[in-house]
Amino acid sequence: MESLLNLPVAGGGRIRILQITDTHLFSGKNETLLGINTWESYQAVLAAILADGRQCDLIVATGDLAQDHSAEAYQHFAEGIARIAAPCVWLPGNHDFQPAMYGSLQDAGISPSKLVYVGDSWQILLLDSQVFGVPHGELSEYQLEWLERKLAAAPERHTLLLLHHHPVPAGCSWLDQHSLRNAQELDNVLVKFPQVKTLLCGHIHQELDLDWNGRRMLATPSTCVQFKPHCSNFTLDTIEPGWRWLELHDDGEVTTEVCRLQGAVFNPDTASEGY
Ligand SMILES: Nc1ncnc2c1ncn2[C@@H]1O[C@@H]2COP(=O)(O)O[C@H]2[C@H]1O
Repeated sequence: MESLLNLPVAGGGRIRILQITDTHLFSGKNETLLGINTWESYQAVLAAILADGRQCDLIVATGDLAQDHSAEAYQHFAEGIARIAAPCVWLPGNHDFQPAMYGSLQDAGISPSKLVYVGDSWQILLLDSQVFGVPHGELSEYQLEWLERKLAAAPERHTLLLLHHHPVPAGCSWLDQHSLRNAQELDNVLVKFPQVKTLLCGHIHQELDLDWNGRRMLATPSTCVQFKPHCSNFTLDTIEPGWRWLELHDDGEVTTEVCRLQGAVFNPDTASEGY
């Protein structure tokens, strides 16, 4: 049976969601990606979120949680996210190893649900755009059919759609070759369902808020390494790691804000030419 997460809405009629993405954790907590210790930057992000003290109803983790396919990396992710008292749902990115991801997160009590009903007026759908072994994304026929079924089954619900890969060019040609390759097929489904007005991605390690055929496509900084916007070749940014808050309102409106760590604590190796 498919697992459905039912999230009640408390007084006030709005739901506050925290997006954490692209943690790129390793089995060893001392390991680094492009000069940044990804466990430490993840911990710093979580500490800043806790210090901020905002209400959090749901955490969404939008892929590339591990860099090295290890079960330990996912256990580290779970250990960190347990610091925040809210349920968490996740989807895979191109770097993830789903057998270890599914098993370790499930063992840690993190729901594998890809369908979240939020009160009576919203749903959140989480897609798998991973093509194992390559950086670009694609939605399988199964994913597209599943999406269409879920949208048809709840036409009255505003829908927030989550996937790792960006369906619209981000403006960095080196990254746009790794985008969602069959975005047109996704568009062919979504055009029938006007209740999908917002898509939320990871993957591109930068903040974006773009129009995609009348929908809003949001992307969010990684908790570790940042990519510099509008570059044709691989370029790291020295801007700090970040996360995103979203508020889903009863009338279908989404308000959102990206936050970042303060102070230049995590300095990437800007001379590096890729990974
Ligand atoms: N120099 C590079 N040129 C093009 N792609 C790269 C380069 N370095 C890394 N990548 C890939 O681009 C991807 C973008 O984000 P990911 O973390 O998914 O993983 C990255 C790599 O698979």
